[in-house]
Amino acid sequence: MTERCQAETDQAYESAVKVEQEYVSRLYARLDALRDHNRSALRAAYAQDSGGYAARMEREATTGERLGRLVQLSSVENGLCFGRVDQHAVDGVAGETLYIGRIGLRDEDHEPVLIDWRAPAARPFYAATPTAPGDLVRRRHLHVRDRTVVGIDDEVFDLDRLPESDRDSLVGEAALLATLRQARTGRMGDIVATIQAEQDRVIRASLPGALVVQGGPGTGKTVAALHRAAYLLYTHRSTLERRGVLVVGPNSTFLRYIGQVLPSLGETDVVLTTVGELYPGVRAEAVDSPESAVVKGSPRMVGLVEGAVADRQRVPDGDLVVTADGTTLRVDHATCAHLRDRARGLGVPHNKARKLFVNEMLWELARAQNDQMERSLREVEEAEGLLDHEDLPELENPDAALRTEEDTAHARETLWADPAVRAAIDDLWPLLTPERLVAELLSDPHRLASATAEAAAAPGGAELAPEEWCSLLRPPDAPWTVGDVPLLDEAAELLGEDDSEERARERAEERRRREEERYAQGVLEVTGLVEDGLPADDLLDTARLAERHRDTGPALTTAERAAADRTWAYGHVIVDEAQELSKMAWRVVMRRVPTRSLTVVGDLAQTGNAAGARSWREVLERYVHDRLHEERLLVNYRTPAEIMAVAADVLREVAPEQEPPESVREGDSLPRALHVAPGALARELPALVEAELATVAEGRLAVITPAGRHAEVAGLLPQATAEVTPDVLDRPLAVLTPTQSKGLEFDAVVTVDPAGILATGPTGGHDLYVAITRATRRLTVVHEGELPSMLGRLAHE
Ligand SMILES: Nc1ncnc2c1ncn2[C@@H]1O[C@H](COP(=O)(O)OP(=O)(O)OP(=O)(O)O)[C@@H](O)[C@H]1O
Repeated sequence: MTERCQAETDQAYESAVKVEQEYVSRLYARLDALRDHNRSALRAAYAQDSGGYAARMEREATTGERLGRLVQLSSVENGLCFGRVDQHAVDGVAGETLYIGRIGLRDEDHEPVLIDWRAPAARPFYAATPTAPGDLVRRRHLHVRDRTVVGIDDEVFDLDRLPESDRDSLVGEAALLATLRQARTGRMGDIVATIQAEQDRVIRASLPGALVVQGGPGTGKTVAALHRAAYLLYTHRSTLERRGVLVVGPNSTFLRYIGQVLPSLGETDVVLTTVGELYPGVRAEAVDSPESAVVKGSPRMVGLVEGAVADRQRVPDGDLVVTADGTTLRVDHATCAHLRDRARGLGVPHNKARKLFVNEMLWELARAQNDQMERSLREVEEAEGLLDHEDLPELENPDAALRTEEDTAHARETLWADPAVRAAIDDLWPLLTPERLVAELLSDPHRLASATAEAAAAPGGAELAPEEWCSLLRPPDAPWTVGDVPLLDEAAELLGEDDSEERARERAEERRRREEERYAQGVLEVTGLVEDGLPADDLLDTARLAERHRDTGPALTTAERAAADRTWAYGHVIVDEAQELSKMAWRVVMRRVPTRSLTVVGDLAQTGNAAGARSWREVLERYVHDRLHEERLLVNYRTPAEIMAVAADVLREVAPEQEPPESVREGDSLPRALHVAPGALARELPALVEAELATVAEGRLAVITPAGRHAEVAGLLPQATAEVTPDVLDRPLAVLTPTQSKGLEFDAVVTVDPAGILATGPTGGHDLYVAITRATRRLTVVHEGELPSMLGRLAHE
């Protein structure tokens, strides 16, 4: 290009940027005006006197709505508008130009000036391709920083139809590549500006049924699933707002990693959780050994938990003998068996059936007590020669001898207050919490053996092999594992609510109050309602705001109510890293979504859980039947081609039936293998990590090591912490196991001891595949022994 041409192009580009700047400035002015309007309306509403109940309810509803809008308007500040589409002229009538943004805006005359990215009108922005441009002449990406347009990118689908004046301002660099080259921050960002056509299909798929998204590492499964949540809430707001959307991720670090995406899209009405937290009140993070995971993940556990419950509904070996208030009472063995069978025959959960059992047993004991009393009386009377023959028939019929109903009730009450009676009944049919049942089952070999026997004796029951039930045994104080959660949930179904329901409600209420205050504080900050010097008794203090929005803040209410309620039915559930869920875990998820409206995203080639999925159909078909639709994502947006080539070799070995995704870009450094002499890791690794940290500068580095060497490797690096908590994402360096690194990404990755990762168990190959596909720029594999042959493509140093 000649200098003159270049100058003309630069000038055309500058003037295009100027035009866009004017438009974007108008949009921000409109945003500011709307914020001011909502803020003033909110203040006015808060300042109003409460009035009567109806007025108060109405005001609550209005302020809830206004506040929701204000939160939304405040969360879209960055990248408010990121795109524009120009339609071609039809029959001489000029095509429309639409601006696409995070939310929809209208001007003072109610004319649309910005189209919400989720609206049908925005679809061509994502769906148009050079071969299928629809009615678009051009798609333009706007790069806006702090309200200033810093660049534009054009894709022209039909140069001939583009107005002459616009042709010179075309710019080549794709917005997507610019985004992908940015250094990682430890938090996933949204991709509204650069959603690709194959991802758009996933995001806008219809609500009913189960959508499975299978895709290799870095294909955008997570990010697309999150945008789908936002899309579904926008499109089906009335259905989903009340029931909520649940996103299930693999661990709390991952949830922290993705936690900003939905708020940045203006959506806060989504519950994010892990499988380990799906059972309210338990936060399971520990993982089972592969052997134990396989057993706990097997559907045979349903029978085992049933067996464990049945085992707690006992009949004494002989008669039941209890000493109450100095009197020995006896209920014969056959009666005990009869009472147990009657309670079981009710077909209601254990804790509910217990009520009948306790009542009937107390009645039997009261009768025994009465017999005893009558006998004593008779003995005394006989001894004193006072017995009148006319009394005999009554004594032969002890039922008749139980005087009035009131007497019986009183006798039962007194017996129930006697600790010995209570202990005897509890021993036969205890009140059980799921936590107690499962903890005692897994830590007591006798209970486990007899639950196993009960399970095997049940119709269709299968016996656990000795080595299987041995793998389940653990110390009584062991922490809950992720694999325990489905057992707890199963137990909760079989046990039913116990009498501590009330206490649980109180706890939930307290938690809810605290959450509301936290939320209110966030609202005050994000909306700018908090101003310097706001008097302490101002109407807008946190506690009052929380109080006022207790019933009207749908985001908070849904999240809080849903999280505290095991039986909550969500409107839609998204499961990420879904290949990790065992068949037992799927039972828990499915209970949360009776409508089976699901999005399941994962990669069967990355399954690290020995009890995880091998086939989507095998796992899901029994729940959703033919309402299962599968999409595939084939382009890797994370890993450069050079690293993906190494990963593809690994994939060929460990999951040859899976296709490796194709990388969208090339990297600027070759992935390499570094041999370290045995015993020299302590000396060499810190220096390598220092050098990598310097290379990634502001970016992030992960050292990924076999689980068995995590503590050792973390101990070698002064910048690392031994314990992995979600705030590891805030530091430049994280030392992780392959399981902990799942779903995350880093500018550079150092994988230590690949042979050790391969040897960790049946899914070691999948773990290695995960470990080497986390990098966006640089990969170094450190090996002390032979480099596994599947990594032969690495450059050697
Ligand atoms: N359309 C896009 N525009 C910009 N960035 C994208 C796009 N699609 C994906 N990415 C980026 O690619 C990276 C990988 O995405 P994501 O984590 O969702 O992939 P994944 O398929 O879930 O990977 P894995 O299976 O390894 O967990 C992220 O940084 C994401 O932001």
